[in-house]
Amino acid sequence: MIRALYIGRFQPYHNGHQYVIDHIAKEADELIIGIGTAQLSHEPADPFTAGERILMITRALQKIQKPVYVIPLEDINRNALWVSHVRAMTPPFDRVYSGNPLVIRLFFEAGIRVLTPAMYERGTLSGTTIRERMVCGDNWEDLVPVPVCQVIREIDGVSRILVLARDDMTCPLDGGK
Ligand SMILES: Nc1ncnc2c1ncn2[C@@H]1O[C@H](COP(=O)(O)OP(=O)(O)OP(=O)(O)O)[C@@H](O)[C@H]1O
Ligand SMILES: NC(=O)c1ccc[n+]([C@@H]2O[C@H](COP(=O)(O)O)[C@@H](O)[C@H]2O)c1
Repeated sequence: MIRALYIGRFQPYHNGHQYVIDHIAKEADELIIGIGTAQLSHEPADPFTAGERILMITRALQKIQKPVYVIPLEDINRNALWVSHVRAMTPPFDRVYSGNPLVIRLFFEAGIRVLTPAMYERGTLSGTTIRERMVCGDNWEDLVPVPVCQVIREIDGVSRILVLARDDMTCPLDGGK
């Protein structure tokens, strides 16, 4: 029995993540999805709450016929303790999937097997690109699973991102103009 952990910020969950999870689902019997940086929301690079990301992922993974546990993980300010923190918050797991060099290093040093799936259409499939497209009014809907698009509509997520981007560009020295 293999229980696999996949960690990401999922801001938002997109088709690249879906591609990786479809791959993991072929190799593992149970999946744990760790929602990283769970404490942040309403920031330009982290616009969605942990709860909203849980909704996106849970709905997008409804067709997966295996147990899936979606767990929010807050950051802690000590990398050396982070793996223990993750372990305390998740069901036991046998392996980790990640493309993040720090995550790979920390789990490797803890003696946990880490696999790095190939990037899929990374030119367009990144959270950063999708958030930028939302700000610019370009098509982003095709880059995320349909249920994710529905969640972002339900929570009026694009309006939130537009306001956050506008506030981010506002210079405090010019009186907010
Ligand atoms: N297009 C993709 N194909 C395969 N794996 C991906 C892709 N995009 C991200 N990943 C992987 O998914 C995991 C979670 O990534 P993350 O949630 O940071 O997405 P991201 O698209 O890189 O987001 P951002 O641009 O906001 O940093 C990481 O291990 C990352 O390497
Ligand atoms: N010290 C810590 O809290 C710590 C260390 C390594 C990774 N993380 C988190 O793990 C997640 C990794 O996800 P990404 O691969 O999407 O960057 C991020 O949310 C990151 O903040 C946290």
